[in-house]
Amino acid sequence: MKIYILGAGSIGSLFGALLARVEEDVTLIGREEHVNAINEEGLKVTGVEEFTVYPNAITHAPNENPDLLILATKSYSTKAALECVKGIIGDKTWVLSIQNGLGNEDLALKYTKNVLGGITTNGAMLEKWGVIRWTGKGITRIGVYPKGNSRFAEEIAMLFNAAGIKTKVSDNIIGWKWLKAIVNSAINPLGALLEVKNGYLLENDYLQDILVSIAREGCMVAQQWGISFEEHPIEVIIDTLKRTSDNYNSMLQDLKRGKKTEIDYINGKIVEYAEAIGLKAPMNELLVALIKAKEALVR
Ligand SMILES: NC(=O)C1=CN([C@@H]2O[C@H](COP(=O)(O)OP(=O)(O)OC[C@H]3O[C@@H](n4cnc5c(N)ncnc54)[C@H](OP(=O)(O)O)[C@@H]3O)[C@@H](O)[C@H]2O)C=CC1
Ligand SMILES: CC(C)(CO)C(=O)C(=O)O
Repeated sequence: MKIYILGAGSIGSLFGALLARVEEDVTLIGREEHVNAINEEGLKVTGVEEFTVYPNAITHAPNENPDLLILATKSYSTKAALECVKGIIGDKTWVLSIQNGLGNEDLALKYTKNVLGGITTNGAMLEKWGVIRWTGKGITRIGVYPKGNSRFAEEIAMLFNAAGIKTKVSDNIIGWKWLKAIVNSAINPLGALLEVKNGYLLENDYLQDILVSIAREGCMVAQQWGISFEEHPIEVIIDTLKRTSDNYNSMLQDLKRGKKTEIDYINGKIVEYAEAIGLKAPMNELLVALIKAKEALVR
């Protein structure tokens, strides 16, 4: 199977490295420094498992249609990245997003009807060019977006599992995307504004109440859009905070590096979906404004 990973940064390179152990035709599309390092010394994985692989690595997609194109850029880069590769999305190409936030799959649907949604709770960090730290093993869920079944999704799940990416197929992937977005909408901005580790959000009663109110607002919007969940968002938030108590969330890490955050695709999308049906999501709106203000301060 010909697999391209578009946006080979932290999580894309981890998936690429794991897939390259079981598939020959894996190509990472990433930035020049990372690509050069991979071509010179291979792609090294440290942390949960340690190994080195030698996948193809390039800065622009080759002119051939892949069977699977995995989107792994930050959500704010998806539109531009898809424009760069639109010429190689063939009739038989499937596009899979493993990104956080809402809206990535909807962008992909503008280029093909073959879209898989995905979420992953694996953790990865670019240690240096060519070296990825696998910070935590997790579960990946994929499925035809927004809902449904296909043999290809089953095939991809089998391949991912063989590669060591624990994966389950869902016929309600839009529900999982919303669930993850709601979890991130509560944890990420609060942790980022207070500059605390995830665990602290559970230790303080004020913060626990705020987390619940933010999540409830997201759930109310999701419900109006007919989204259903297989797990309870508030229970998932508590479980996530316990499991990742020692982590600084990704939004805080982005701010610390002076980078843009994915706030528009997490809380911002919840606000957009609310407004589209004449509702308000004031807590999410406030968090978007506060994070934008913080982005302006640190950039
Ligand atoms: N890291 C993690 O543990 C997890 C991340 N996620 C989600 O996965 C997504 C990716 O996150 P993460 O891997 O951390 O992000 P990174 O910033 O580490 O990786 C994205 C990479 O894509 C590159 N890129 C952007 N546009 C293009 C393009 N057109 N062509 C080639 N390369 C491009 C970026 O370069 P540049 O920075 O120069 O734009 C960057 O190197 C996000 O939505 C995140 O929320 C989900 C679960 C876990
Ligand atoms: C689960 C959580 C909150 C872990 O930190 C995360 O997804 C993130 O940081 O973006």
